[in-house]
Amino acid sequence: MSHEVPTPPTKRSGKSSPVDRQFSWKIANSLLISFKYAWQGITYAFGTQRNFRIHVAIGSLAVSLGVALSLTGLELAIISLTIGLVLTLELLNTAIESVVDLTVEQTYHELAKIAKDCAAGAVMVSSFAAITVAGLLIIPRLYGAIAALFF
Ligand SMILES: Nc1ncnc2c1ncn2[C@@H]1O[C@H](COP(=O)(O)OP(=O)(O)OP(=O)(O)O)[C@@H](O)[C@H]1O
Repeated sequence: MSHEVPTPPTKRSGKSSPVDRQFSWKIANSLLISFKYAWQGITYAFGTQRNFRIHVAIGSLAVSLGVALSLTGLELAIISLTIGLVLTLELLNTAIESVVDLTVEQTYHELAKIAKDCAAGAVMVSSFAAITVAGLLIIPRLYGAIAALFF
């Protein structure tokens, strides 16, 4: 797959960075521009990573269920934190995959395999933790709500 590579800016504009990152193609000079690039990363992951979309959907469902079942603020905060952890690790997994592909391109390398497998493993561990937390907090309330409907 070919990617169109944008032309680098001829001259860096704005304030200089406290650390001269000479190998950086471009440095975001303002908070707003940093947010813009961060958002581009999130939309890239959402558009290209099926697992990221699945986690966003499950996370939204868990929070909605939590609100509907009147979970306490602390319980909702714990669920939100675990979902945030999964999504954060998904983004890091995508970043690591990109750096590995950039480094080794389409060649097999045992270290590339380790990097990608460990990054994917980190997502899996956090997903299991999120399922456990959501299950412990939501399922008893859901069971109680369903039971109250019939008995
Ligand atoms: N260059 C490589 N050298 C060795 N093994 C590789 C290489 N690229 C990918 N792999 C192996 O293939 C697996 C899948 O790699 P890929 O880049 O497709 O990740 P992915 O399927 O997008 O992962 P995820 O589902 O976590 O996003 C990796 O976990 C790794 O075991």
